[in-house]
Amino acid sequence: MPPNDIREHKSNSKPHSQSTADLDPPQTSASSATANKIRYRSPSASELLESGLATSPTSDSHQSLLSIDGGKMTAKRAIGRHESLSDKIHRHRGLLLLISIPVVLITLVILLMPGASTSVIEEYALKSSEGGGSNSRKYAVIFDAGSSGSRVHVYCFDENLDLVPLENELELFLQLKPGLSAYPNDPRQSANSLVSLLDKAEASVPHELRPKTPVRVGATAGLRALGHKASENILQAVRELLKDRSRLKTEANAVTVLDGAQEGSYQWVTINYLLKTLGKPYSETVGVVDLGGGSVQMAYAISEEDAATAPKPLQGEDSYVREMYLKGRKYFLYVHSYLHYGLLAARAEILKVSEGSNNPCIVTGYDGTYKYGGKAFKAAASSSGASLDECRRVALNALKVNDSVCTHMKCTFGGVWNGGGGGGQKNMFVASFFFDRAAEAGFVDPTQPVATVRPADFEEAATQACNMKMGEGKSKFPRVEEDNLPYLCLDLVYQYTLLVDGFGLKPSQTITLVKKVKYGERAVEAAWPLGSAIEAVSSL
Ligand SMILES: O=c1[nH]cnc2c1ncn2[C@@H]1O[C@H](COP(=O)(O)OP(=O)(O)O)[C@@H](O)[C@H]1O
Ligand SMILES: [Ca+2]
Repeated sequence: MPPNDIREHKSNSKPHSQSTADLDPPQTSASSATANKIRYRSPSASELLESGLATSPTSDSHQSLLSIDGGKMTAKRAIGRHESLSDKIHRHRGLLLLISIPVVLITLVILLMPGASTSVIEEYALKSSEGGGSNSRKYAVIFDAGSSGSRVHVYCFDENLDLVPLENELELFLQLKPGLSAYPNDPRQSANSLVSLLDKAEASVPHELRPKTPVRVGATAGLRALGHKASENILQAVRELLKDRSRLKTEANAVTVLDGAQEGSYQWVTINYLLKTLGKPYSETVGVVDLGGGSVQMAYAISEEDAATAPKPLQGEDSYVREMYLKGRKYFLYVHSYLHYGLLAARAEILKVSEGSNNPCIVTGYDGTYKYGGKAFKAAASSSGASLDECRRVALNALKVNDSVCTHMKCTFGGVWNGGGGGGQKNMFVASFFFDRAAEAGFVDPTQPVATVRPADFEEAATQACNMKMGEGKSKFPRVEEDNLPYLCLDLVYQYTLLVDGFGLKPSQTITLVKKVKYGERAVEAAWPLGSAIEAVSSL
């Protein structure tokens, strides 16, 4: 856990009775500047305003404009007459003043005109913040080292911790494939795969702010599954890369494997921050599901009473409830991450059930091999073809839905507590592969940031996908990527099964599939790095 994970407290030691003794008390009358913001242990806005860094940029720029103008005029007149420079200036001081005033006025108008000189105004805002003005800008650079790819997000916040645009967007977002875990035996090459992202991210942060701008690298399921030694070697190489190549600020523990619960809680903060539901009662916040390649997370706020009855986590697992203060309110966040149940990992789990023989989830006519995590799995259709019902049975088996470990509580799957439901789970924002596969299957518009669907829509699309033959794939599902085609029945059945049998949603419940969330006029990626960035800048 990052050291400045300040408003979040795992309850590992006392999972049954969530002690609040070690928590900061809710701040009821903190300085008015921070009263309505996300709260931090070290209020920071004033600290960012370091004194003496810059003089007023307004007076600077006007001075320099005047002196350039004056210099030119003086030089021209000196050619024609034999009097001293100061005499001439003195004699024509009226004329000089007359010329200077419109020049200054025109310059001011240009500077203040909206649109035409946005970059100048942005620059001004940045400089004045350094001088101690009210426009404190804080940047954060967050790498999402996901199992299937690496991404970088650069965010810029104002002093209220609202996102402000960098250029035209509210974040710089870049991604590439494959992820760090694709180089298990070559840490240097693995780290170097981030170079292009790092260079572009750093270039988007103003020069003078780079040493103050935190950079974090959070690795998720790919490195989690790689094992401690191999992943630590890769992370060490990334730390060295940052040290050698970047001027950004690396806090201790800036480069880590995120634990799944941390990833899930950042995702919850991201979505609720963008929806502006932070600070509202827990039942008005939304819950999140994030289906990655390697792991899947669910997080939603629960009541204090439910938090108090949270069961002990399974051995080796994180506690189920995290306590967080956000915008003056204390939340009890139920969060759990399931390693090996991200979409790409789940394919392997489902193929393992059929152990080297045909599998009813594979699209009719396909006979191949599925590679995941350095292993190969037979992926061959039954001679009778794919079958929705049989695939459902295999998926339920892979998910261990009726696991006997679940005795004294309501479970999702694999013996994991379901959190008890409640108002915080009423509205679910479901991200990553849920959105992507729904778009490929054709029941969601990929150009829109969100879509309202029901779990039943996944089942309906699965019925089509499980009934088709490989040869029909392109015409029936024109948006499906070729590599995904043999697995379309499997993916959609798994997604339906995960939502309904795993997470206990009703097939008819409306859920929001989310790629981006609108924030003012613009939209921001619905991904955990924003939650991490908010935490990072909160402790500045
Ligand atoms: O920032 C993002 N923007 C859009 N999609 C994302 C982002 N992060 C992850 N995804 C989606 O999640 C999928 C796989 O997740 P990832 O590679 O992060 O696996 P993991 O979370 O299990 O490590 C990607 O293919 C992509 O669809
Ligand atoms: Ca992810």
